[in-house]
Amino acid sequence: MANNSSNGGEKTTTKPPPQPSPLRNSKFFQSNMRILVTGGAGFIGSHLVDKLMENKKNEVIVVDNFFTGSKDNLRKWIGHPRFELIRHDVTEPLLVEVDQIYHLACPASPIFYKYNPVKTIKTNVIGTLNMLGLAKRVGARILLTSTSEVYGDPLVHPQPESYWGNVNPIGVRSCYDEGKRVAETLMFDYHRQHGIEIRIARIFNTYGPRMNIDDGRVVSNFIAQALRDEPLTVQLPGTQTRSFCYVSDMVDGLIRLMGGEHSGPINIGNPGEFTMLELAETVKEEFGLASGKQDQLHRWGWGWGHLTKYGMHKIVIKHESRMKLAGGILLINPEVEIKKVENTPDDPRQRKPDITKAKELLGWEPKLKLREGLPLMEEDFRLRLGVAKKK
Ligand SMILES: NC(=O)c1ccc[n+]([C@@H]2O[C@H](COP(=O)([O-])OP(=O)(O)OC[C@H]3O[C@@H](n4cnc5c(N)ncnc54)[C@H](O)[C@@H]3O)[C@@H](O)[C@H]2O)c1
Ligand SMILES: O=C(O)[C@H]1O[C@H](OP(=O)(O)OP(=O)(O)OC[C@H]2O[C@@H](n3ccc(=O)[nH]c3=O)[C@H](O)[C@@H]2O)[C@H](O)[C@@H](O)[C@@H]1O
Repeated sequence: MANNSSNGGEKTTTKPPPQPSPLRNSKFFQSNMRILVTGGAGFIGSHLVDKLMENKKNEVIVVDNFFTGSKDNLRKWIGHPRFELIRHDVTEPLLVEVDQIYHLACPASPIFYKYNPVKTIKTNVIGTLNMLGLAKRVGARILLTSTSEVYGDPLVHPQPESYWGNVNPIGVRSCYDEGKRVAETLMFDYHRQHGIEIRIARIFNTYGPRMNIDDGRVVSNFIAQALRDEPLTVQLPGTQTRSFCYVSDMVDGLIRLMGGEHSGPINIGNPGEFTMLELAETVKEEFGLASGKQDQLHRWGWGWGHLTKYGMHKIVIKHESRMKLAGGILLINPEVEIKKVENTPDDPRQRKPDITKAKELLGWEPKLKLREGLPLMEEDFRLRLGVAKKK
């Protein structure tokens, strides 16, 4: 059992963990690991479920209130004998028999967590308290998906786990970042006071298929905008940075943390750091031309023009990278624009994980770079947006 906090290396005295559920000793026990995933119908949760279900010894129970998640994310498992889906709000007590709890339930996109801030705090505080109570009753190990937002608008860069953060306790993001900070406190108090086996992951911005379209997070926003030929909305000043981790890397990190010997908190994220303007340029390069809407130009004198019913209409060509000559016709893909828009209060100016601990204690580091991960979202987004890829 893990016996110290990796946050600053302070030793904590712990009691032995509670006895596992008596079901474990039942002669009918099938040596399956019963795993609860709260928030399992959401973006990261559903990918975690996919991975856990690959192991035939796992039984997976998802509880979700479907605030930001959907059954659709889990459709391939509904009806599977090793899978159960329960509509449940974690702010209410839950009675199930499980060996491990991945506690993810909480809206993650700022638009959603600010929608009903009191509910967000309740989810983080009462929800985590309920899941810790469950862990205590059945002797389960519990992993909390905390966040890099516990570092607030960080004054230390990159952020190691020992950094205590720079968080506004009364701002519009506080329901989420202070909520997660209290959730971490509760985890450690249950660990010290009741000997519960805890794991805390501090997740940094994660992206991948199944992110809600229009949920406001930057990667999903930019991809949806590029595919719809809408301007990419870079919130001011555009020089703020984030570090983006592909979801399969994240799931791998979470499973290693749960299976390992270290309580954490441990940063799990990709240290590749980008300004929002750089991200917009990258999305433009990867998706801007893929939208398929093309302009056809015909040679006209020394230049090119549109053939309209009133004759030729000369146009000035600006973006050579967007042109392709085919059968004497010049095909031009429209430039996806970048539009600067107002930001929201307390937006962190920089964020990049120090993942030394994840590397040393979990043997984990991300495999996919941003340019490798972004194209893996295309099919899913096209399908849900109904935007076909042009040949
Ligand atoms: N995606 C990221 O970049 C990121 C970064 C840091 C931390 N996290 C954390 O990871 C977890 C999952 O994030 P995500 O991106 O998959 O978000 P998500 O919004 O897609 O998933 C959250 C899930 O929790 C469910 N939920 C919300 N409140 C609930 C409640 N009271 N009771 C039961 N279910 C509830 C939602 O319906 C949804 O299915 C969250 O705890 C989030 O704080 C995510
Ligand atoms: O990784 C984390 O710890 C946190 O990261 C995100 O929070 P945030 O970084 O604010 O995520 P986004 O909403 O995707 O914003 C990232 C940046 O993009 C900018 N942005 C967002 C949307 C947009 O259309 N344009 C744009 O420039 C924002 O101003 C911000 O600077 C998640 O939404 C949180 O749940 C998570 O806990």
